[in-house]
Amino acid sequence: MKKVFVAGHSGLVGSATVAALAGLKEYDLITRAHSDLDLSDRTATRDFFMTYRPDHVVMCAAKVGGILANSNFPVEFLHNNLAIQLSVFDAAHASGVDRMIFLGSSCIYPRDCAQPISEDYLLTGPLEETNRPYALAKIAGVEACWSFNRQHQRRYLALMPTNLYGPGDNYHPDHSHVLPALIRRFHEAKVKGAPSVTVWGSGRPRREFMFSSDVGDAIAFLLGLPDGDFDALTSPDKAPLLNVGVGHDITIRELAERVKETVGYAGELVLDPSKPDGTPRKLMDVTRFHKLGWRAKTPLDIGLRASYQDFLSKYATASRLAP
Ligand SMILES: NC(=O)C1=CN([C@@H]2O[C@H](COP(=O)(O)OP(=O)(O)OC[C@H]3O[C@@H](n4cnc5c(N)ncnc54)[C@H](OP(=O)(O)O)[C@@H]3O)[C@@H](O)[C@H]2O)C=CC1
Ligand SMILES: C[C@H]1O[C@H](OP(=O)(O)OP(=O)(O)OC[C@H]2O[C@@H](n3cnc4c(=O)[nH]c(N)nc43)[C@H](O)[C@@H]2O)[C@@H](O)[C@@H](O)C1=O
Repeated sequence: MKKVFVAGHSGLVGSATVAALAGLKEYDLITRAHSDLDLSDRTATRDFFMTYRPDHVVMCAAKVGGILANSNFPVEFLHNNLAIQLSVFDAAHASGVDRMIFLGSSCIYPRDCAQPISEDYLLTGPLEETNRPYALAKIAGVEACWSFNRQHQRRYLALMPTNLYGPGDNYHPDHSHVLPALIRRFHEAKVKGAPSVTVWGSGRPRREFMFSSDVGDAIAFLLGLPDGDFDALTSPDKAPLLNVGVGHDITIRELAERVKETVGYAGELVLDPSKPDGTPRKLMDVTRFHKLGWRAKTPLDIGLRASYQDFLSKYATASRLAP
């Protein structure tokens, strides 16, 4: 039985990973709450790894947020992510972790690169400025995986998901990602009988949305690959980079219409062009993952309905909804 440490298990991706792995007899899951172990504390993290000696790590712990949080708190998005990564990579190597799946993000790729975005486009152009600090921290994580593979024959894989959503999402009105933000805004407008709902930006940017259980499933699939296949993904001669997504995207305006319909809101939709659009488009090229024999399966309408139900259950208890 392999011991798997899921770092950041309480978050959107971490909880989906735990759900995907929990039923599998091959794994013994290890988790720690942020309040019990700050993964940016290098000494405490090393002690933890040396004590529990995980075989595998799924690295979902990070400072995460939407376009406005990234714009307003660049220091935290750069610093916290670099600190957590330095600490976890160091401890994982010191304690002999065999496989790591490090979660990055589609924003590591150049702002204006060709679509769909292939893994080969990394570092081929300038980054989007609203999330450059976060993207640079994540690029450092990709480089860390590659460096450990080259210098120490580790098998550390950097998985780059597209925009994610699902149960346990962050529904903060300003700091969350677009999909949970719109669920909350349309719901509150419906309850208050407000005549309109504001959607940030021009509505023209395109985004690809993947349901969190699909990324959990993808991680379980990767951890379960035979050694030869995992070795091929992490061989020292190339960046150990793998995109994961659904393979199609929609505009933010189309997303807003879909959320409006899911929530059952009858009013108008108003665009606020004073808010940033961010990257015009980031559709992942998922050919490499598909060739491994895995595909995402949750359609957006199913995922949206599940997310709205999750929001309603959280809304009733007001957890994760401040302010
Ligand atoms: N959400 C998305 O759309 C996307 C996410 N990703 C990537 O997936 C990964 C997970 O994201 P997601 O699940 O959405 O993020 P969440 O914010 O939902 O979860 C982050 C997790 O990390 C924990 N954490 C944060 N800082 C620390 C720390 N210093 N020590 C210990 N634990 C810490 C949090 O605990 P607590 O809440 O208690 O602080 C939480 O469990 C990230 O690497 C992110 O970049 C990639 C693409 C898209
Ligand atoms: C996952 C990804 O997430 C971030 O990048 P992003 O894709 O730009 O994410 P976003 O979900 O915040 O916005 C997507 C689009 O949607 C528009 N939009 C409309 N109305 C709202 C709204 O109410 N809230 C938000 N947040 N956006 C809105 C918004 O103006 C933008 O055009 C980075 O953290 C990045 O680093 C990262 O990894």
